[in-house]
Amino acid sequence: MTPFATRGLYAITDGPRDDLLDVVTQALAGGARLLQYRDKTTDHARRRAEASALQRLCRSCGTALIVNDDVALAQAIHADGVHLGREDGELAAARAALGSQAIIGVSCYDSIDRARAAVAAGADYIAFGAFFPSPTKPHAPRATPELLRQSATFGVPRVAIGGITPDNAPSLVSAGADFLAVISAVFRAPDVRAAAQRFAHFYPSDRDPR
Ligand SMILES: Cc1ncc(COP(=O)(O)OP(=O)(O)O)c(N)n1
Ligand SMILES: Cc1ncsc1CCOP(=O)(O)O
Ligand SMILES: [Mg+2]
Repeated sequence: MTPFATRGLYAITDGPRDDLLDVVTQALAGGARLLQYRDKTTDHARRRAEASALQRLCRSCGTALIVNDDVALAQAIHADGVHLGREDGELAAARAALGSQAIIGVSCYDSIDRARAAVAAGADYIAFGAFFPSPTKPHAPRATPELLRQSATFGVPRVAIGGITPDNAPSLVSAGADFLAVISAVFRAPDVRAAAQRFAHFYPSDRDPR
């Protein structure tokens, strides 16, 4: 298991692309502290091969790899953890499959009650959002920074997601976001490494781009 960083850029991949390993390498070089493999396709063979390759890459950089949605894939490739939304199964089942050391993150959308319940059930981080209009998920429920403040004492890292850019990130960092989870503004940027660095700069004590 790769140790779980507690703050910084949480880069999330943006689906099938031929240069996946290359752009993830750039994001890690720019200072991403957590990586999520997010691919909503049903091409199981490609997903497994890509997730395995990313796990090797992340391990070599000391960055934990989280698999979105798919506990079985996370288990098969020995990922560091899984991210679960409301459609993705129970946390207890994921914990039983992946073990006590696995990083299990839970989507809480705009709900402080869901966040409280997730922590009580053993979530390792909670995620709120979307905070801004998201090019990736335009119909995602909208959240406010108040949720980050209200969850300050919950005892697990708080992740902000949804339409986050270097320009709008400061309001989330000052409200207490431990991680900025970003898809488009990192992986659709012309220079992925430079884009990741811009987000890493919001966490200066944790800045040592690889
Ligand atoms: C860090 C993080 N936060 C939220 C999500 C969204 O999860 P979910 O609601 O299950 O939606 P999909 O990503 O599966 O479309 C996430 N993936 N990561
Ligand atoms: C998966 C997800 N859940 C809420 S918004 C979102 C997508 C985030 O992507 P982007 O950074 O491109 O807005
Ligand atoms: Mg999901």
